Parts: sequence; C-alpha cells; structure tokens
Amino acid sequence: MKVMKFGGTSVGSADRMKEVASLVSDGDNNIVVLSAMSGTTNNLVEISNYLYKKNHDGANRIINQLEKKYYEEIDLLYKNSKIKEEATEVVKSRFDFIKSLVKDEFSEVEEKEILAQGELMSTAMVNLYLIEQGKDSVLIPALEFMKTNSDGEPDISYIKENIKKYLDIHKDSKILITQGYICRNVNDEIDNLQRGGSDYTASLIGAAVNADEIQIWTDIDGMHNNDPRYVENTKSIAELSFDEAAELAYFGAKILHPTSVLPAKVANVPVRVLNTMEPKAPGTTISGKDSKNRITAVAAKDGITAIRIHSGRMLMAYGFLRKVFEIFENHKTPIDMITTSEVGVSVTIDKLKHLDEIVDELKTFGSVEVDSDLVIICIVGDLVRENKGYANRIFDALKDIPLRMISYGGSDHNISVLVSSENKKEALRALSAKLF
Ligand SMILES: Nc1ncnc2c1ncn2[C@@H]1O[C@H](COP(=O)(O)OP(=O)(O)O)[C@@H](O)[C@H]1O
Ligand SMILES: N[C@@H](CC(=O)OP(=O)(O)O)C(=O)O
Repeated sequence: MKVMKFGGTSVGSADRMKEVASLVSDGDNNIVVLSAMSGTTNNLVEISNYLYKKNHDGANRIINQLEKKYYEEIDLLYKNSKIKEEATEVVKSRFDFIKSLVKDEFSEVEEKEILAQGELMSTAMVNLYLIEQGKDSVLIPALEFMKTNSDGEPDISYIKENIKKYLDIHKDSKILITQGYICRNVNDEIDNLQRGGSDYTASLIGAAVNADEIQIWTDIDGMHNNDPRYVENTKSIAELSFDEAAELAYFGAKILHPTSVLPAKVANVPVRVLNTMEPKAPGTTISGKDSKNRITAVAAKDGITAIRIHSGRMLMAYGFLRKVFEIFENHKTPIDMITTSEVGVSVTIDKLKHLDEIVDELKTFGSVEVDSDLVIICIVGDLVRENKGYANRIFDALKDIPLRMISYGGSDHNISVLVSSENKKEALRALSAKLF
C-alpha cells in the first residue's frame, strides 16, 4: 500500500485534479492525502482575520470570490450532470457553513473550523471525479482518525487504531481519499497540524499503516540542492537520508514540512518527492540509507532573531546555561542555534511572541542585545569528523558575507551560519557556485 500526498498546486485547478485522478488510478492500493486547492487556505486565513476584526464586508468579499472560483472549476471538472450537481451541493454547503460564521462572536474554535473547509472541498471534488471516471474510490474522513493529544502532538495510537477501522471497512476499495492538514484536538474540536501540515498527515498515515512508500507529489521534481526560488540551476537530489531531509525541511526547504520526516523515519517507510507535472521523473527518495562524503544541499530559514547575553557570571560557572535555557522553556520558545564563549552566549529564536518577557528576565544575568531580521543558512551533507575540508569550502564561498553566528558539530549533517536577511540571496548563490 502507498500513501500519495498531493499539495495545493497539484489540486489547484480542474485540470490538475484530473491529473491527480490519473496518477492515483495506477491499480495499487493507495491512500491519497490531499491539500486544499492552492490559495484557498490563505483566503480562509484572510476571512478569519476579517472576522476577528468584525469586518463582515471584507470577509464576505473574499468568501464570494472564492465560492465563484470553486463553481468555475466544478464546471470544468465534471461531464455527468448528476455528479456535477452533487459536487456543487457539497461546495455550497461548505460555503453556507463559512457564511454562518460571519458574525461578531468569533474565536479560535470558529477559525479552525473555517481553515478546515479547503481540504474538505478538494477531497470531495477529486473523489467525485474519480467516481465519474468509474474508479473504485471512497472518502475516509480525517476528522474521525487524525487526532492530537493534550500537548498538541499527534496521538499516534489513536490514529493507528482509528484509521485501521476505515481500512477494514473499505478493504475492497483501491483508492481511499482523505484530507491532509486537518484533525481533531484533545477536546474533540476541529484543529489542524499547522500550515503546510498535509505532508505531516501523509507521513503519520504512512507510519500508522506501515505503508510501502509515502509519496509527496508537488510542483517540482524532488528536493533540490538549493532554494530554486532564489538560485538558478539548482538540481534535484536523487537520494537523501532521513537525517539530511529532516535538517533541510527544518531549515527552510519549503517542499517538505519540518515535522513530516520523523514519523516516516521511525517507521522506516521511504519517502519519495515527485512532480505532478512530470510524473516519470525520478524525484528524490528519502530513506534510512546514509549518503557518504558529500555536501548535499543548502536551505535558508527566514525570520530569525538573535539574542546575545553577555555576563561575567558565566566565567568558570556551572549551571549558567541551564538558567538561561529555563527562561526560554518557561516561555515555550524553542531555540535554534547556540554559540558560546567564556563570557557570553548567543541563541536564535523564530517565535517572537514572548521576546520582551524573555529579554527582561535575561537582563538579570548581564547585558542583552537583540538582533532581528536574520536568516539561518544551513548546509547539509555527510560532514562527519573524518571528512576534512568541508568547512573550508563553505567559508571560502561565504568570504565576502558578514557572518553573525556559526554552528558546527551539533550533528554529523549540518553546518549553519547566521546572516542578515539582506545577504540571504547572495549567500545562497555563493554557496551553490562553490559547492555544487
Ligand atoms: N530545496 C528545495 N527543493 C525543491 N523545492 C523547494 C526547495 N526549497 C523551496 N522549494 C519550493 O517549494 C515549492 C513546493 O512547496 P509547496 O509550494 O509547499 O508545494 P505543495 O503546494 O505541493 O505542498 C517548490 O515549488 C519550490 O519553489
Ligand atoms: N492547505 C494547508 C495544508 C498544506 O499542507 O498545504 P500545501 O500542501 O499546499 O503546502 C496549507 O495551505 O497550509
């Protein structure tokens, strides 16, 4: 059994949905995870933002534009008038539901309900198209088996147990379609796995059913060795280890959601990144196989803030770092990079909600400097200690770029540097030119 995930661009229009339908009808048993049509989730976020501000006109304007777009795609998608009517009915009821939330009382619960509508519509549309084509396809509702626990983390045993019920009920169906991204939380309310979370859904399902393979279908032929949005002539990487893929996803390679590698790694299910526009291209295979002796790829994570604590108390002291980290822990703020010297420590964060409180508390140790608008550039590969010369090549490539922090040795797979966001493009391009 395969899990096949198609992102927003891959289900972004009637034509793209037809392509998806043909790819999932390959005769195998497939669980198909779909995102919302591209742009939809952003529109749903906009609608929610208007509703928080009690701007009903703003919300209605976006709702009407979006609804119109769905009817246009439905018109192009189906030939059979009964199926077209059924799809129109589904979409209309979803928009009626969104419209019913256009009122003054608006909270996070309603916001999450609105954000779930995109995936509910795209899956119903593709499923009906497959049925029109005479395919053996059924919808299985993610809201009945994807669940998070009291820590907001996926409830793995619940997911395993409940998806199995649907597999048993539909054991004779070749194609099972479900929603990416959406889930229920510990209070049984509709929730989601964070933006871009459909990859995570696919990986969790792949692990839960012990799939032969998890396929992430997108609009590019695999994970590239640098960010194609900023660098020309990037190349698809044929094979990646789980560890390399996790580092790249975490440090900004947008093609994979940062959380999506771990469930596949734990269950040892290979992940393939494939291109809907070029289905025969080999793409990238991510597996437990380690790559040897190479610098594999570069990625960049934006929106980073660095905090430097300068303190005489660190000199010869023990327990100092624990006290510093405790402040971040108390404010539920993860740290990305860390560098230390005898009298100071620098850390980076990208969640800024509690920055002011954190800085105030850190000031009890000494002077605190905050630098914002930074980018972590992460260079990933097989960088084990015996391999010499990698750092030299990397710093040679970056010799004209001011480096704010450097992190090396945290794992065998990653060298990270912190640069100002205005130097991001130049740094990515310089690294591609020297390394690949
Ligand atoms: N290292 C990389 N390799 C491939 N694509 C990348 C990389 N870094 C960023 N991207 C961007 O990620 C995009 C695909 O991600 P996304 O838009 O989230 O896809 P989907 O809609 O299929 O979920 C690509 O079009 C590409 O521009
Ligand atoms: N629709 C959701 C979930 C998702 O994963 O989308 P995509 O696969 O298009 O990145 C979002 O936009 O966040």
